[in-house]
Amino acid sequence: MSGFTYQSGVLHADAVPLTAIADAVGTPTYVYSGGLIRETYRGFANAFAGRDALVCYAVKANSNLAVLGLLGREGAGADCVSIGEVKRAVAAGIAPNKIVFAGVAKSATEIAAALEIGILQFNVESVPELERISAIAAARGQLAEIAIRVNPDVDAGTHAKITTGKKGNKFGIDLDQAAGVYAHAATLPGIRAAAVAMHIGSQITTVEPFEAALTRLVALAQELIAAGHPVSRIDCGGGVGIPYRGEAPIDLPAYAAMVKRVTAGFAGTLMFEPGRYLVGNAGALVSRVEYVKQGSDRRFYILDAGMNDLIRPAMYEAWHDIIPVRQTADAPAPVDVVGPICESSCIFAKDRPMPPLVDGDLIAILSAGAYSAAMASSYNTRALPAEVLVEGDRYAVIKARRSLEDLFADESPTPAFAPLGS
Ligand SMILES: Cc1ncc(COP(=O)(O)O)c(C=O)c1O
Ligand SMILES: N[C@@H](CCCC[NH3+])C(=O)O
Repeated sequence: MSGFTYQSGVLHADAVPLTAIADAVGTPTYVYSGGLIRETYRGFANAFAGRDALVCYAVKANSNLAVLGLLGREGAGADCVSIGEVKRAVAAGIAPNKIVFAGVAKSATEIAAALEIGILQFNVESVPELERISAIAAARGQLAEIAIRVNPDVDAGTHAKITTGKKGNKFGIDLDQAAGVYAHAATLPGIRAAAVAMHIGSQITTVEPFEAALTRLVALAQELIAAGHPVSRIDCGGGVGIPYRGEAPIDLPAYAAMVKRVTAGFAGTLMFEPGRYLVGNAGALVSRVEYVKQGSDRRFYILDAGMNDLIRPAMYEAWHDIIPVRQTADAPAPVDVVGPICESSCIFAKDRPMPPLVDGDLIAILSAGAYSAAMASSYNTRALPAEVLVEGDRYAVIKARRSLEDLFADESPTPAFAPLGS
């Protein structure tokens, strides 16, 4: 069985009890179900069977090399937003010709390095970026394949902090300017406009916004092809949402059917950039209750995990289910589940019905496979959380907990100042 389930009263990832991982690795620790990641990837990829499709996993969601390696061996490419992510994808064994490089601020150094690596495509977000890629590619005697990331002006109906496809967002090039930018691209050396791209936001739970945006993108692609541009790929972006709170997940077959229908008149390659969908439900943050504190009007479960380990609740008021590792039938009562960081926003849940727990008990914060470890920091000089990948009844530590001294090993109380120009 893959994913997180109670077996004999103890929460397991696949066939490994989380108690065993906590004892061996300590807490807080992220645990990922290899079985569920694989199953979810196969479900997504198979939904487009019969079409030429390339699934480029959005590395930002969870960039651990072991996760990238697993997905790469399943056939995934990578959607990257920095040269660091491109290098991670390559280090994990993902072929450069399956790597897409997006992001609004690609530096000249990053562009040159990506050309050197030989990635598939740059997703271009502005005219000056297009011209910079052209100049660098031409100087290197290379042809850079590009997509213009189009902003289709569609409301994705998601959290304001994670919507990207509405006019006024910093992302992409407005749809009404896109044809002109492709015409400009055709005049530039070192550029081949091989694709069109979009990405309208994250955690989208209905098919409609995707359909509205993709319809506009496909119309643009057809207009460009008619005008003689060599467009042979449509990048549909990522953004497919997951359940966090027992909600009905997005209907993947309906999403895939919509994509196939809207792109029926297009014979080229379809590309996708799912991040959260592939890994989100396959991770949990395992933490220990340090203290149970009874205030005058509320009870606190104070965890050893903080907002530095998992920032989504503090940043987006995101809901994550929190459950005890040892199953209990005791009646739940409302508590605040909080972490150690000296910020009032270091809180995972407020007035959440939770079973009675005592100091030392283990809990699991669910749906923490995406944008969780990847967004962790060492704020308050705390070690980054460890990460563990489970495969069946085995597990591997895929990121070790470092010593606290490592956090400041490259700092000094007495810095060596250098004179200007040295
Ligand atoms: C360009 C691009 N592609 C793909 C993604 C992945 O999004 P998600 O994890 O929601 O699938 C993002 C993040 O929102 C993105 O900015
Ligand atoms: N970090 C966000 C998603 C942003 C997606 C990246 N463009 C989250 O945790 O939900």
